[in-house]
Amino acid sequence: MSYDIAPLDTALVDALQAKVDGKTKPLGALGRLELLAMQIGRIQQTLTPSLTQPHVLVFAGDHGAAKAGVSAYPQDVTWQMVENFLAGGAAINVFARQMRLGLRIVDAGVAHDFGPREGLINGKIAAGTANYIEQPAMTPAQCDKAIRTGRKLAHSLAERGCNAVGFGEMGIGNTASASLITHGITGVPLPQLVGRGTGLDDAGLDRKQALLGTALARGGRPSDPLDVLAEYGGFEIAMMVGAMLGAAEKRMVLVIDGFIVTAALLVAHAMSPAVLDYCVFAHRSEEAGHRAQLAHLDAAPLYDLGLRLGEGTGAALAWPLLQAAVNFLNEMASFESAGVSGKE
Ligand SMILES: Cc1cc2ncn([C@H]3O[C@H](COP(=O)(O)O)[C@@H](O)[C@H]3O)c2cc1C
Ligand SMILES: O=C(O)c1cccnc1
Repeated sequence: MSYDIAPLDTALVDALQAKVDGKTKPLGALGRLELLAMQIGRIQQTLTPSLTQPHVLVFAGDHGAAKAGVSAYPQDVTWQMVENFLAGGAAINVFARQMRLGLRIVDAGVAHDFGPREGLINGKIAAGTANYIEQPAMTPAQCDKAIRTGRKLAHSLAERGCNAVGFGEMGIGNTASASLITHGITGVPLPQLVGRGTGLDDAGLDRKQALLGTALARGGRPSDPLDVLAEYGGFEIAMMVGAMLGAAEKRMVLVIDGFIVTAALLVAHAMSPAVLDYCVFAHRSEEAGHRAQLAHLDAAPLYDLGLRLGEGTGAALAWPLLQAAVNFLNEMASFESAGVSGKE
């Protein structure tokens, strides 16, 4: 399958730069916000960008490897947290309410029968992946279906007027999956990419390292990004890959959260490099390995609050900065309009 993602062209760069430089401030004084305003202007191909119907998508899925002991928490926490999202009680609910962001929860493959539920998008591929320590996590057909479902979801959000989307995830054991994927895509030695996730102690971290070493010895490092994804992925990660590609096709602004979301982006980027032009990196996660991912993508996150939660919380917290970037570009007076003297 091919993706119709246009790399950002340079048509408006000079005009956007002139508009930014004409605002009543010393040249460059709004720092990263200036780059953000220019990026959003280029994505939307306008000097007057706007952010409409912003959403956070939270993709949930279970991992066969969770039962082997790669997380500090039991697998049931995945479906229990989905219930918490639906009831409005999780961190992402709080932040999405605060920032007035739409929130959609997607069951990409949780090992639980939720039945038809208000507010839950049913994209279930299967009741959790297979255990990649013993066999590939998913079949190529499942991987393909997850990507297609994600892509469609992003397209339908765009059709409803949303032009900015934050990515989040929930899946016990998914930092382990993200480590294997990150190794598969970047080639950075696996031990450097394995972290404490939800808070493993030293013994737990040693166990996780050993289990993932066994998985890698079995599955190896496939050269095709889709094979890496099918070998080690979660359904929530595969569905995010599709949603990212679909969102970039629709020229949406993609707000990237932490370690697991960035693992999905590594795959999307390997498939279609232009997706990166549409991404804003919200924060640097505490999870070991996020730095290596950001370095591979040559990405500079907006902030570092020591977050290691996921759910799209980091993406939601970046929202006021995106809005500020657009607002200053649209609303600030220029030296000319305000009658302020320029630089001598
Ligand atoms: C109560 C709870 C809420 C969460 N919300 C996100 N995560 C985060 O932790 C998980 C990844 O860490 P690991 O790979 O160590 O399992 C993911 O579900 C991620 O979204 C949570 C984890 C827990 C326990
Ligand atoms: O960086 C993240 O997104 C993260 C880190 C630890 C646990 N869950 C998510």
